[in-house]
Amino acid sequence: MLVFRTCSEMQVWRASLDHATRVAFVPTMGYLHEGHLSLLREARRRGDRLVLSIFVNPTQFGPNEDLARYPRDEAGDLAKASECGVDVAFCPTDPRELYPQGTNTWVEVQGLDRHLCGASRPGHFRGVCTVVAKLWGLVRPDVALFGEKDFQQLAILRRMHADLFLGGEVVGMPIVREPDGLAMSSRNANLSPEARAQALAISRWLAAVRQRFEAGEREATALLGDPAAALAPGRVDYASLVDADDLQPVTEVAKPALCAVAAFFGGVRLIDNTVLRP
Ligand SMILES: Nc1ncnc2c1ncn2[C@@H]1O[C@H](COP(=O)(O)OP(=O)(O)OP(=O)(O)O)[C@@H](O)[C@H]1O
Ligand SMILES: CC(C)(CO)[C@@H](O)C(=O)[O-]
Ligand code: BAL
Repeated sequence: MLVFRTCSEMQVWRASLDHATRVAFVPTMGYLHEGHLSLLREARRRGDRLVLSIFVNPTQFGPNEDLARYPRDEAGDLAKASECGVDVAFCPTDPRELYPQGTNTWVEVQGLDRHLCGASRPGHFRGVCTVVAKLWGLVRPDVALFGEKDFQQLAILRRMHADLFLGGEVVGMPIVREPDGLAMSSRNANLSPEARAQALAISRWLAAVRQRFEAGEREATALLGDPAAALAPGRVDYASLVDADDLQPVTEVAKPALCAVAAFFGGVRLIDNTVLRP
């Protein structure tokens, strides 16, 4: 497995491949878990060469967010990547590789970012789109894989990919969960044992919403119930029902809808979701 630190190493390698070689790409912020590995395994199946990027992208973090305490373990990540058959791990250690001094080019997808994480993390998706557009230009993948845990991110990146004619294909992958239901996330590592136990309220609440839906309920307020009570002592950031395509709030589920939640447990912000399909 090759490990590249610079954009030019990445570009030179990419340019050395012939036209028929299919490149599959999994962008991440590292601290790899089974969710990431499920993307890597599927990517391995879909490409002749597999590229993983590990970059904790500073531009997608707000000033009061957890950039400084985002978990990192590059040695562990590289061992897991190698086991999954990664050919190239692109790990720029210096953020100036992707954001050279004087850079002031930004990519923004408007509309889809109005609610959910877009509303509570201003500028977050501008940072995500910008870094993914840069990575796309460097890696020029035939296929790139993203998880549905970050459902809004996936929807926004699909739109960016189409609108900018980036080429290749975007593939969404199902949420991987711990055996007790907690969605896997690098940030789970920052949970105390007490907060880890309390955070199970998220998947329990989503299961309860789904149960009400399966029993025939279609009205949004009845489906959502009382999220603040259901997630206590976690603090709800948002708990919403939106159209699964345009991500705008719905009052009734008449077509596929996304039930999405973000909540803080012991100061750690976790997200999760489920899609309700009538
Ligand atoms: N549980 C999961 N199941 C499936 N895909 C996942 C899961 N967790 C993360 N991913 C996907 O892995 C990719 C990289 O995500 P990232 O490195 O931010 O990991 P993360 O665990 O989501 O971290 P965070 O703590 O920031 O939420 C994204 O496409 C993300 O949607
Ligand atoms: C897509 C991504 C790698 C961009 O930094 C990040 O937002 C993530 O890991 O989901
Ligand atoms: N998985 C999304 C990255 C973030 O929360 O910044």
